[in-house]
Formats: sequence, structure tokens, C-alpha cells
Amino acid sequence: MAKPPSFLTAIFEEDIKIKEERPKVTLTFAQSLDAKIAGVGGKQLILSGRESMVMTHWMRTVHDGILVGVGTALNDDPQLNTRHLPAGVPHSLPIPVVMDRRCRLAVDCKLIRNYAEGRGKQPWVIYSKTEDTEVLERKEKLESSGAKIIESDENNGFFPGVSGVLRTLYSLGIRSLMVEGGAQIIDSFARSGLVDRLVVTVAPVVVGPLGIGYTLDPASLARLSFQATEGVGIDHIIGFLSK
Ligand SMILES: NC(=O)C1=CN([C@@H]2O[C@H](COP(=O)(O)OP(=O)(O)OC[C@H]3O[C@@H](n4cnc5c(N)ncnc54)[C@H](O)[C@@H]3O)[C@@H](O)[C@H]2O)C=CC1
Ligand SMILES: Nc1nc(O)c(N)c(N[C@@H]2O[C@H](COP(=O)(O)O)[C@@H](O)[C@H]2O)n1
Repeated sequence: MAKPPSFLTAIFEEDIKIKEERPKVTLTFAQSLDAKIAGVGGKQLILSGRESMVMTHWMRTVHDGILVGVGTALNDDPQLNTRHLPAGVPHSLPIPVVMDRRCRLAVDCKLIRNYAEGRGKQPWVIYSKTEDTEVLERKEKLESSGAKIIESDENNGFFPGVSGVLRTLYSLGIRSLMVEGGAQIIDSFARSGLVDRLVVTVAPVVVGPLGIGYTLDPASLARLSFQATEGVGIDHIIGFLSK
């Protein structure tokens, strides 16, 4: 992929107006033809072909932050960097953010190692305030390993919730956020109604009924309008933008 498809760059050039003090949110993920995002038991699958993976890494460069849930962080051990882009072309790297209300992120994960070794930005871990000593011990370990620990400003006793997390990230300077999954995060962000762009990569593979699917509440995406579907390599990219 020499450059991202023009419909995609247009989506990102659009001046989206939002009333709340929160980052503009892009929800994006890759799925199979049968709408699975992972294999049996959550096994990570590389669904995107080479070209659409480069496109995803390009999308990472146009966001201040990139967010995954702790389920994805534990399962995939992602790097959330831009290593598939051509070397020598300067671009910005998003801050990796993990939604991890009980501080379960591994202290030796790639996000923390890359930061410690000077190859990545400091990972941010958003947790939910608690008196639970096990969580507080893990929080301290993560902090001393280099992660920045952030308490969400909204705590309803179960999930800090998407709107609270977005408000907190905004207060820390994040103006654009790419949300990459996994299944629970896709569901949470879609239901929040706080998604401004949706970009789905559809790969020409079938995973089968035991793979991990995702839920998109139909009402939740009513604020978005379809923009275009375009082939990138062997995949198809479907783009939506807020109305
Ligand atoms: N194909 C793709 O593009 C992608 C696939 N995946 C796959 O998804 C799977 C992981 O998905 P899940 O297990 O569902 O984990 P997840 O990554 O969605 O993380 C779940 C965690 O996120 C946090 N969370 C979710 N909603 C929240 C809310 N409203 N407020 C506060 N915290 C919240 C909680 O700590 C929860 O335990 C893996 O198999 C991974 O390979 C993950 C990302 C992208
Ligand atoms: N765009 C896309 N295509 C796929 O096939 C995928 N499996 C994913 N997964 C997401 O990317 C993360 C891995 O990132 P790194 O390669 O380690 O930088 C993974 O955790 C998912 O969030 N995405």
C-alpha cells in the first residue's frame, strides 16, 4: 500500500464537531467473513493482509492515543506501534492506553518492555479506584515497571465506563483516540455512542463458529453514516463517519 485509500484520508480530514470535552474516537478492528475477530479460545489471528495492516499502522500515526482492553493486552501482548510503515518516513507514534480496571497487565509485556528499552512510548493503564490490596499491589508493580497509572474520574463500582475514560484522557491531552478492541471494548465503545469514526477491515477468511465474535448494538451506531467500501490488497475496508 503506497498510501492510504483516499476515502480513508478524507474521513480523517473531516472536521468533526463534538460538544463534550473528549477525544475524537476511531473504533477499528479486523474481522473474518463470518464476523470473528479471533480464533478458538481467543487465539490471536492475523486477519489483515499485508496492505491493510500497513493501512492500520498508518491510522495509528494520525491519533494521539491507541487503546485496547486488558483482555487483548493479556492475550495478544501487542506493541501498538507503527513498525509496518516504511522506514525513514517520519511519523508520530500514539500513546498506548490499556483499559485495565484491576491492573492485570503483565509487568513484562511488550508495551512496558519497549518503553523501558527506549523503543516505545510510556504505556498508560487506566484502572478503577479500589481498596483491594491485590489490585493495589499490582498497580504499584506496574508503576515501578514504568507504566503510567491513571485513575478514571468516573467510578460506578463496576466499570469506570467509556465516557469517564474519555474525559480523563482528554484532560491529559489526548485529542484523538484509536480504539482497537477486543470484543468487550468494541461493545462498550459502540454502546457508549461516543464513536466518531468506524473502520472495519474484512478479510476473505472464515474462522468458524468457535471463533470469537463481537456485538454491535444497532442503535449504538445510529450516529454514524456509511462512507465507502474499498479494496486494500485482498481485504475490504468499510468506513463510517459521524453524521
Ligand atoms: N481482530 C481484531 O481486530 C482484534 C481482535 N482482538 C481479540 O479480542 C480478544 C480479546 O477481547 P476481550 O477478551 O473481550 O477483551 P478486551 O480487550 O475487550 O478487554 C476486556 C477488558 O476491558 C475492560 N473494559 C471493557 N469495557 C469496559 C468499560 N466499559 N469500562 C471499563 N473497562 C472496560 C475490562 O477491564 C475488561 O476486562 C482477543 O482474542 C484478541 O485477539 C482484539 C483486538 C482487535
Ligand atoms: N488491524 C488488525 N488486523 C488484525 O488481523 C489483527 N489481529 C489486529 N489486531 C489488533 O492489533 C493488535 C496487535 O498489534 P501489534 O501488531 O502488536 O502492534 C492486537 O492486539 C489487536 O488490537 N488488528
